[in-house]
Order: sequence, then structure tokens, then C-alpha cells
Amino acid sequence: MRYGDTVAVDGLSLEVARGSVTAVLGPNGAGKTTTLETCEGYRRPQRGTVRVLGLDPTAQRRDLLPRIGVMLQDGGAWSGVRAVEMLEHVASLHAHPLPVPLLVERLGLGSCGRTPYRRLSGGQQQRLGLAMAVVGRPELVFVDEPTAGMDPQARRDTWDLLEEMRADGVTIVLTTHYMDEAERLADTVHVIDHGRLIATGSPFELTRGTGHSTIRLVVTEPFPPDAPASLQLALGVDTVVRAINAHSLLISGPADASTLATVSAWCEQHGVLPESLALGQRTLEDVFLQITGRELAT
Ligand SMILES: Nc1ncnc2c1ncn2[C@@H]1O[C@H](COP(=O)(O)OP(=O)(O)OP(=O)(O)O)[C@@H](O)[C@H]1O
Repeated sequence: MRYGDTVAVDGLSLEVARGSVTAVLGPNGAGKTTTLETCEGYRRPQRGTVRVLGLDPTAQRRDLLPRIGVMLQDGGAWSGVRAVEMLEHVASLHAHPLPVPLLVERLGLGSCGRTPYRRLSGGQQQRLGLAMAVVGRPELVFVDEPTAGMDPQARRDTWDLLEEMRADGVTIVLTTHYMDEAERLADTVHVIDHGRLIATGSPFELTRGTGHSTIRLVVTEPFPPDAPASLQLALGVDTVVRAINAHSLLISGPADASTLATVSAWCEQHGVLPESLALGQRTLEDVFLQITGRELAT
């Protein structure tokens, strides 16, 4: 998929198992929204093939729409409509909707039910968007950044709702920037960058299954500015060294005896006194950094 000269989705090939939760993870502009919008039938693929529940999302849109739910990244409601009226309206378009009061309660929308959409907070708009996506009892729901801008309680409520839907057999495809969200909810994570798939696996496979880990080195005196590059050179290409702040470095790679020995030797050579040298599990952020050499958030 291209927008002018920008290639937004580039030969991306992925499959989602029925009844699973799939997270599409990637930095801003990676092509996540374009991918979802193509699956939802909002964009016709310029090349390649998309099938959703066995149907072509553009040519067979009328058959597909009653079976899917879509939560857009923003909007989807009229600016002046009250929150509960909007949800009642969407419910009325479906053959067997969930009871609106139940969803209002589950997503904590009661206190703002009479508030016009444009006056809702960002987190309330997100919750209403999620309620609109699921009220029609979809078999498959696409949720774009479901908890962006939510407070911690609203995030937990959203996660609980998505987990309940999964337990009911609903297939969920979500995009997220939050690692903890992908790690908690997803059965499979597809990491994309520049419109391409760069890693696929369960959170466990991606963060622990490869034997890779992280080492956090904290020192008593601030590092010299060239410390990350010089330690990187000593450790070689299997690892990525990143400065967290003036006193700590994060080393992603094989956390084995040889890596630890190299780090200790480097400290000795550079007159650096370690305050702590701690092994930790890789996060999905570390996975992304290791593959691309860049932070996920940038
Ligand atoms: N309507 C558009 N016109 C022109 N370029 C676009 C359009 N929509 C997206 N793009 C570009 O396509 C690329 C992919 O965008 P997309 O929104 O799919 O990424 P994303 O991974 O969802 O990003 P974000 O996390 O910021 O939502 C980006 O470079 C973006 O600037």
C-alpha cells in the first residue's frame, strides 16, 4: 500500500488464527493502521490479497460487516451525540446486540452517558469506541490502539473486557504501542517496521524463547560519552548497547558467561566501577531494539 511515494505496507504477509488475540506492534508510521484499514475494507489493497473470515473485505463488504467489529484510532461518533445514545444507535443496527446497560457498566461509561461525544475525555472516547466495536457481538474485532490515553483503571477494564471476549471465542486483532498490553493480551505478536514484518511469535517466544536476555550495568561515576559505542565494539554484533542515563547502560543480547566476562573486562580497562550488574528478561521493546537498532517509541 502506497500513499504517493510513501510505501506504507510492503509485502506484509500474516495470518491470524480464529479465537486468538493478535497484536500488531510497531513504531509510529510502521503501517499498522493502514494494514488494519485494509482488512476492515476501508482501503482496497493496491497489490496482494486480503481475506477476512474467508471474505474479500471490499468486494464482500456487506457480508463481512455484520460479523466484525471495528474500533478506529479516533472518532467514529458524531461530535454532538451523547455517549449512550451513540451506543444505542450502533446497537440498533445489529441483529443481536449486547445489552447496552451492561456495556455501559463494564466500561465505566455511566457517569458520562449523557455527555456529548466531543466533551468526553480521550480515555472516555476510547471506551465508547470499544463499546461500539463490540456491541454487535462480532466474531472478529479490530481494535486500533485500544487503551491510548486511558487511565490505569480504564486500561484494566478494557483488558478484562478483551480477555472475556477472547474466552467467548472472539478473534481479536489489536495494534498497540504498549509492551505490557501486548505481553498481557496477545497469543501472537507481529512486529512490523517500515511496512514489513520483522518478527512473529508469542510474547514468550519473542522475549525468552531465544535465550536472549538483558544486562543492566549501573556505575558509580557517570560514563564517558563514548562508553556505549566502545562497549558495543567490545561485545560485537550479537548485542545492542544502549545508554539509559549517565549512570546506566542496557545490554540486549545473549546474557551468558562470555558476555558478562567481556563487560567486566571492559569496566576494568576503562576504570569504571560497577555498582550493579543485573540480568533481566528481554521485553518486546528490547526485541525491537535488537532487530532494528532503534527504539520502538521513536
Ligand atoms: N492518508 C495518508 N496519506 C499519505 N500518507 C499516509 C496516509 N496515511 C498514512 N500515511 C503514511 O503511511 C505510513 C504508514 O502509516 P500508518 O498510519 O499506517 O502507520 P501506523 O503504524 O498506524 O502509525 P501510528 O502508530 O502513528 O498510528 C506513514 O509514513 C504515514 O505517514
